[in-house]
Amino acid sequence: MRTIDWVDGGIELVDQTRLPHEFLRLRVTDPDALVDAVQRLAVRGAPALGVAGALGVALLATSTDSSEEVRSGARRLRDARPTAVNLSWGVDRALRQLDRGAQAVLTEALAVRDEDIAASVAMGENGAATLRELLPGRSIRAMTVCNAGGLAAVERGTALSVVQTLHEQGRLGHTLVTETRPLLQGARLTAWELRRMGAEHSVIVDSAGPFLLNRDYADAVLVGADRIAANGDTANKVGSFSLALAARQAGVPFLVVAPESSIDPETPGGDDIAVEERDASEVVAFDGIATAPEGTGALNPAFDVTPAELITAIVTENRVVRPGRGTPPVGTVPERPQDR
Ligand SMILES: CSC[C@@H](O)[C@@H](O)C(=O)COP(=O)(O)O
Repeated sequence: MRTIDWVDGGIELVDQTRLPHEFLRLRVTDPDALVDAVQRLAVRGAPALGVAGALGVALLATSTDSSEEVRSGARRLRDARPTAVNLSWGVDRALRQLDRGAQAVLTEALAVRDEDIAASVAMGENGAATLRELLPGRSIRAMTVCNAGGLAAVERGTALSVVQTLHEQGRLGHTLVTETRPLLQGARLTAWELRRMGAEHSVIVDSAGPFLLNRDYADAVLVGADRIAANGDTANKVGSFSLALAARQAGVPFLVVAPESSIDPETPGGDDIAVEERDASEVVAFDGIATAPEGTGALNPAFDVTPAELITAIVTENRVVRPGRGTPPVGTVPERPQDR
């Protein structure tokens, strides 16, 4: 299953707002409809946003001859969500080909898609190997945050690709899935993916995570990333930081699994990362039903930032960085495809 793809001159994506009740594909041929799909999380997850950004520029370039129109549409798409660096990375990578024509833009966007598929496989292997080294000789019980699976990428995903690889290797124990308030990406999407995989799992409320780590219910916490600063501080779905603190207290490894495209060498540290603030209605209501007295305000940061010193390893498709353990800093990015 591909979460997002280019089909017959348009973008097709799985509408993630409808899962787990309904598996529906959306066809997007209007660039502004793509911006809307990104903002209401019909397509979401950092790697999928990178591919959406690149394919969105291809959609623009193949639908108009005006490079000014392409550039202004690309700006709207780039700004649709602020935290996942992959979105602007994907947009910019495709846009750099504009002077060579629409076909060159599309070819680059398809390369972004194909590299994402390959990166997910490699992250799964690198993450599973890292865990086998950290936790030799036993099956591994993972705890996850949000959805970092195939639905957050083109296929397989990041942190959940590690879970899938362990499962395929017969090394996966019971997985605990934090439900991930307020939009329940864990309960709705990760549980859906684990069920399709045939992997044993239970959903837990977010606030039970730290306690269950301390009671030895999991051997590793595996999370994705929306933006990794040059010093290794990592923005991911809100709730990741509290699990990292608890994992440190419990002596449980905390792994960040993300493609190189999630690393932002231009952002020095976590304090410099823009964290998306979403609408209060997501917190004080669910599915249109109020969960707090009318007029109640809410703070709704979509992400938090985990300091590098709480991260056991950052696993990408190319390397495993161990902050504070003598590996080069994560911001020293090896050559990336767009630099070639
Ligand atoms: C492989 S995805 C990594 C992150 O993008 C994921 O954990 C996450 O925080 C997604 O947030 P979302 O708001 O659902 O786009």
